[in-house]
Amino acid sequence: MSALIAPSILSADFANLERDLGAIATADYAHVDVMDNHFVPNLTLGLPIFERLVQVSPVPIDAHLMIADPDRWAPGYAEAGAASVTFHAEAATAPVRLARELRRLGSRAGLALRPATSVEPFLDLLPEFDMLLVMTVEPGFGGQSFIEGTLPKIRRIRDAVSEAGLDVWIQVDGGVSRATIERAAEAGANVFVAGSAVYGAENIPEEIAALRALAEGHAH
Ligand SMILES: O=C(CO)[C@@H](O)[C@H](O)COP(=O)(O)O
Repeated sequence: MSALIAPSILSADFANLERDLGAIATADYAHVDVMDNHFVPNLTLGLPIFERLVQVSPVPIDAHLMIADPDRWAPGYAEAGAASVTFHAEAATAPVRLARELRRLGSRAGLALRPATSVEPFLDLLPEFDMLLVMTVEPGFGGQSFIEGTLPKIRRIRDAVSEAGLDVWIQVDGGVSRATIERAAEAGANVFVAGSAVYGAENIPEEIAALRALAEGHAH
């Protein structure tokens, strides 16, 4: 499975989002963090801005909903044209029903886990999802350092996905950089979200290529 790079626009210039989406045209996805100041202590953007981002982005959009009540709000992001919509296991009331609804609307369905959330209760549900997102920092802010203690969870998911013969992607998000991406890839991740590493780089296309090459060296 090849490595996919999804720069997080949380580290972009919010006054120049169209320009900064253009800057990551060589990436596989643009990762858009939706935060509601309830599920996480930060507030970013909602559907009206998201709909415009889908229209102007040169790459498909991967929505990460860090919001309360995703059962109510997530389908709107699929309807807006997100290629992938990921909601949090800790916030959803009926994760399987929601995942099925997202797929019905034409989006990939992702399930996100905070660093302290065990994957065990969700392993039997893997066929319902296209992606599991392992948060490698506490959700809410960019620029934090990668939590090494999440690596066993990535390995556990990779083993379960392989044993079941499924094509479920494993995404990591938080503190992903040239210094950490190989460990995440070696553990089993194949989709890499990077905010500050990409938008803080002097040459963004070069940084995307470097991250991809490092991850590909450990591709599963
Ligand atoms: O979801 C989040 C933060 O909650 C991320 O997508 C951040 O945007 C990642 O930023 P870096 O750790 O890569 O700077």
